[in-house]
Amino acid sequence: MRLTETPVLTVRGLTVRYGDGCPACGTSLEKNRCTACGTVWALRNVSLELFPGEVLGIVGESGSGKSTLMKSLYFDLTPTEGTARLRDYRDGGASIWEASGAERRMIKNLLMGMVYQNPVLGLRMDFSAASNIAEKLIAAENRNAAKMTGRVTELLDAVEILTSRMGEAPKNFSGGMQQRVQISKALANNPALLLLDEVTTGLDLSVQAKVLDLIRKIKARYGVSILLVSHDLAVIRMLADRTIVMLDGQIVEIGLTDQILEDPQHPYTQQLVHSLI
Ligand SMILES: Nc1ncnc2c1ncn2[C@@H]1O[C@H](COP(=O)(O)OP(=O)(O)OP(=O)(O)O)[C@@H](O)[C@H]1O
Repeated sequence: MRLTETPVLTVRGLTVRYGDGCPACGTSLEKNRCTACGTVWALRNVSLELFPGEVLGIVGESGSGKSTLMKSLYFDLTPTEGTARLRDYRDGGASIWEASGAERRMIKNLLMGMVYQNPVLGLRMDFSAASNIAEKLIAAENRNAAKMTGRVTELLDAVEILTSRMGEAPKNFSGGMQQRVQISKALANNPALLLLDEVTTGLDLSVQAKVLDLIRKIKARYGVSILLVSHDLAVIRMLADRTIVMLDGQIVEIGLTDQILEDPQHPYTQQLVHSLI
């Protein structure tokens, strides 16, 4: 992790609101919902930086806004306010949310990769594992079949899937294998940023441990920066250099993961940490 370098990702003032809002919203929120007008503030004024080679964990209970953050970054929803700058998009000079449709496709194909909790969202289940990865390579203008086969083989090897199975469809794979294919697809074009949204949730504990171990190896091998969302502090503890704690759409604590675990400041973080012991 290199905290002195230019961040790979800088988010400022990200707000996602469902509803029109009202003058009372500032004082009448019950959790993230305004009792006066019913508007839900899924994210409120969220700012963060992700540095080169860093794993930044985002932890919080259900409804705290974690998925909304990931969806906003991957253009799955349009934020109400805020900016997100990627170091590699227009040299950090413009927010990705101002990008055109073609630029957004380029950003998703070349600059970031996404791994969803539900592999159905990230994979074509009926296509072969190899085709899933090749689709990403083709989207990045690769045309040379031999080179693409080489890259597919390298990626499947990196996620420890036997290349003898690359012709099989992910629907025939176990949950852990599907996540591995998703990870290899997300890495296809060497993005600087990987978004991991609850990637081990729902997997058996032993499979979870293997996927987490794989993510650690991937980070070491490719030097990719990772934004890792999980409701499970144990997962965050295993992987994240720094951690952001979210509650009701807001950041309530941010710091080095070790520090947060040893000396949590916010009552909610204290509760989370104590539940780990
Ligand atoms: N379309 C919508 N309309 C209204 N409220 C919404 C909508 N989508 C999400 N929300 C609300 O936004 C808040 C944040 O949801 P989000 O899915 O980001 O939380 P989360 O932390 O990812 O939770 P989980 O771990 O359960 O997925 C929640 O209160 C949710 O009910």
